[in-house]
Amino acid sequence: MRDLIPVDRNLALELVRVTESAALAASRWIGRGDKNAADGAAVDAMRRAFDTVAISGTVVIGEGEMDEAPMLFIGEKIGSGGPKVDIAVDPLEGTNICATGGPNSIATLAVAEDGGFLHAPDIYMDKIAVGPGLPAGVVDLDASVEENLRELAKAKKSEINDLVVCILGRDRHKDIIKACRAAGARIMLIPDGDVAGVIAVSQPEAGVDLYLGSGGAPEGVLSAAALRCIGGQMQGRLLYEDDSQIARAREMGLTDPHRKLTAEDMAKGDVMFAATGVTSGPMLRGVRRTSAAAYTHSIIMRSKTGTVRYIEAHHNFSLKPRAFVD
Ligand SMILES: O=P(O)(O)OC[C@H]1O[C@](O)(COP(=O)(O)O)[C@@H](O)[C@@H]1O
Repeated sequence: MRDLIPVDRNLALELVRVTESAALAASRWIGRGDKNAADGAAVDAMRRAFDTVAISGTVVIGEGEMDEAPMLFIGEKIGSGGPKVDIAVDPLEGTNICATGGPNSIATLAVAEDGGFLHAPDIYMDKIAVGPGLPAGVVDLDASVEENLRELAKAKKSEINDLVVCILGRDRHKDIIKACRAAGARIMLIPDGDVAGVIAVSQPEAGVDLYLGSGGAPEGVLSAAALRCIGGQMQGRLLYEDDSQIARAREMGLTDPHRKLTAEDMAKGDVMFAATGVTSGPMLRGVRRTSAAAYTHSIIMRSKTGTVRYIEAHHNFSLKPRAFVD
């Protein structure tokens, strides 16, 4: 496999600087009840931070189509020049969580070789994910909830009632919630933020064995990129509300829009994933601010090497003008 780019070590730090910038900007809005302001601040900061990253990036997963998003729209070219890469961004994943001061909102992005990411429209995707070290195909999007829980329990040499299933708390999930409980599994309902929810299956300290349910397709691609790096299995299938969405998916290059997609189908080749905590969760601590400094906690990982790095940064306002960290 060819290198993503020859200066990948520098790129890792540069990517963290980008997610830190978005998280710092969003952090000023934590708990203030204005999710649009929080999101806008994160988008603006992330877009500015990308200006100095030595890549020729194309936004594949972004803030929306060109006519609906002023910045980080699908197809936008970003970076100061360098290797051609695909970019997936979610400057503030969990806008509501941030606005209400809840757990697990993050600023996140992923980078792949040119053509590495699925071009997914901004629609829903059905998702299933488990952590590393399990037989391939142990769970399947097309199997019933009961069957998946039975096979997973067998593979983990545990009982179904030892298993915890993470699900977005939505009415549309009432049947899978009921089926999990009927089978004896325990459920962790999350209010928002299924990128962190999916990644939780690969983090023993999060205590999640299985992720189930539908959420955003762009978030699905970012989650797939993360699992490609940290290990685990994921499947997704795009969910369409009407024929125009199917037509849009075809236009974006999906020859079979109803296909079940693996993590590799969504994030191919050498992939890097970065995130900075905005509010705290099992993976990352949120931004902490004082009048003199801010503290951020980030993760950067790469599929080719499997290296997972956590980076804690202290941003000193007296040496680094607040303008650069706001
Ligand atoms: O709220 P919905 O419509 O169920 O959508 C689910 C999606 O919304 C989120 O919970 C939060 O998305 P935002 O950060 O855009 O608000 C995602 O993590 C998830 O994929």
